[in-house]
Amino acid sequence: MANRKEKTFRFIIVGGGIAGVTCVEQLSSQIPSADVALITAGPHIKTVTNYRQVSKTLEEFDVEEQASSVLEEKFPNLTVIHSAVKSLHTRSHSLETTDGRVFGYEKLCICGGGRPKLLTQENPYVLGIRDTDSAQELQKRLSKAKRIVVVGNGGIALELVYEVEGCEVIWAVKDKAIGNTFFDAGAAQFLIPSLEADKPEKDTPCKRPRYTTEEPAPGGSHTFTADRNARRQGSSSTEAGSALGPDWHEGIVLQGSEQGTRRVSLEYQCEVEKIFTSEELLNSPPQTLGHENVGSWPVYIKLTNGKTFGCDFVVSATGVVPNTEPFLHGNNFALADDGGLQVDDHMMTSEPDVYAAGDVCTACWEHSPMWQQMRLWTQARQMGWYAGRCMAAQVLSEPIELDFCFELFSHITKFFNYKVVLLGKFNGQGLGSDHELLVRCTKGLEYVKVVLSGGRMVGAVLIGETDLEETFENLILNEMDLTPYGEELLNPNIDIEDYFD
Ligand SMILES: Cc1cc2nc3c(=O)[nH]c(=O)nc-3n(C[C@H](O)[C@H](O)[C@H](O)COP(=O)(O)OP(=O)(O)OC[C@H]3O[C@@H](n4cnc5c(N)ncnc54)[C@H](O)[C@@H]3O)c2cc1C
Ligand SMILES: NC(=O)C1=CN([C@@H]2O[C@H](COP(=O)(O)OP(=O)(O)OC[C@H]3O[C@@H](n4cnc5c(N)ncnc54)[C@H](O)[C@@H]3O)[C@@H](O)[C@H]2O)C=CC1
Repeated sequence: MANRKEKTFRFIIVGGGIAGVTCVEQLSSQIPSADVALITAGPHIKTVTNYRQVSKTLEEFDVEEQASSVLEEKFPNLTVIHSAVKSLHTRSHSLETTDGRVFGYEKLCICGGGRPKLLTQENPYVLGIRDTDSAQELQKRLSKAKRIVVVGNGGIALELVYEVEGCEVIWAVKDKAIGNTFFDAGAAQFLIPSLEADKPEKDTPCKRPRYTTEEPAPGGSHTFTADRNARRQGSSSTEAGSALGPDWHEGIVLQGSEQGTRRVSLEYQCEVEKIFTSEELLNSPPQTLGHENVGSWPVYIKLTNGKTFGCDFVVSATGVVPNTEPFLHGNNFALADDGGLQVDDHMMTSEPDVYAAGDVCTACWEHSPMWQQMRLWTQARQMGWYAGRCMAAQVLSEPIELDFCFELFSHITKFFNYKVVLLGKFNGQGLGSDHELLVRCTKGLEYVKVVLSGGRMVGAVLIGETDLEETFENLILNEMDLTPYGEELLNPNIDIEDYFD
């Protein structure tokens, strides 16, 4: 490294997202006298606001983009450096930023987040969504669009297809049902009618102890239309500079070039075979054209079910990859299969004095049987907070144990305007055939699924205002044998809270 160290900090945190900022806050509160630097590529930082502990492990909060000065005012020993880290030299405990400055550290925490794992990097008609800029780009392009194709079946796709208005949406999913990263075919079937017109239905609860679902035929497709004006009261407004948060789509107008109705066509069990420009399509064999008019769209997408769709652009909602590149060269980090920096139960990477938290890392300690990593706000906050505590504990020579939040996976979110709570092994992850499901479903109102293994509750999916999250969380944590209760567990006529008091 040619440049001299400008300054050595006791702690450097890289990344001004939820993980990095929470880590800074934790460290600065625990050791107020320590010199802390936050190095972040973006002009703003993300902070947690309106934090609410819903139950032992469930938490809800908003995410706001703020000026970094807010954090510096709160913590006088904090220096925020707005620059990107270009390289890291773990042996000399130093890093270099893109503006040529070099900083030393005693302890470092990498919270560089992730970036969209795009179908292709080169095509200007393929968009990913990550931050405020990419969300605004989507809004701009959408305002002129008549048809878009959304590829992917996780959080972003679920939110997008529900929110987009005035533009035809072709939604291509590789699976047999929608939302595969969050729930199964039963829950998907419960949610699907929300893509159609809103018809309030008040069915009596129907218990379905064994669960059956209708699956679409391979390569099958469905079209759903809905009049969003009937569903929504008032319309969303654009707030300049609003942050991407759990309700990121509420701050932007996801309106296509046409007015009124929403139309989503689902293409099941297919992947992307090829993405063409109109010129490339002109030169390709005629059978790939299908029913599309050559030249009428800027981009064409051929799916593995043989269908080709022209569209204004493609949204690649196909997951994230950890942002590790600037940190790897010349160092010896152990990487996980998903590309994340491996961290142990003290959030330490394989390099001395280097910690990591949030989307950039992969939790490689032996997990509690009820916990798994998912790249979410909640886990970014929990990991950042715990990494800060671990760094402080090491400096202060204090013992520290893995935090309780890693005992049970829990997530609260909203899909298709329903509250969704996921607990533990909500999809029977890793349980093979060694589990049983109990399901209660009231169309349009609630969907409750419980995963039982050896008579004990190990996971749950709660959609709608079920009010069951705390009781189920307790049942999972207590590992109570529920065999005597059998299917009564989900009997809607029993107040389950009283039952277990
Ligand atoms: C559209 C969208 C909606 C989402 N909705 C939800 C939701 O509803 N609920 C939920 O739980 N999760 C949601 N998530 C997931 C959630 O956003 C992430 O899990 C979380 O933001 C990860 O936080 P992080 O701090 O690890 O990373 P990030 O928020 O990505 O922050 C990384 C930071 O590192 C900085 N950085 C990167 N590289 C460098 C470098 N070389 N040098 C310096 N700085 C660098 C970046 O500028 C940024 O400030 C959503 C994600 C997206 C994209
Ligand atoms: N409400 C919430 O909790 C939300 C959470 N998020 C989080 O934000 C991050 C990014 O979201 P997503 O991009 O939706 O990621 P994701 O991980 O949730 O889903 C990715 C989806 O893309 C599919 N996929 C991957 N490669 C593909 C390919 N080549 N072709 C077709 N499909 C492919 C996967 O099967 C999966 O369905 C995730 O960590 C997600 O958990 C995002 C939005 C909402």
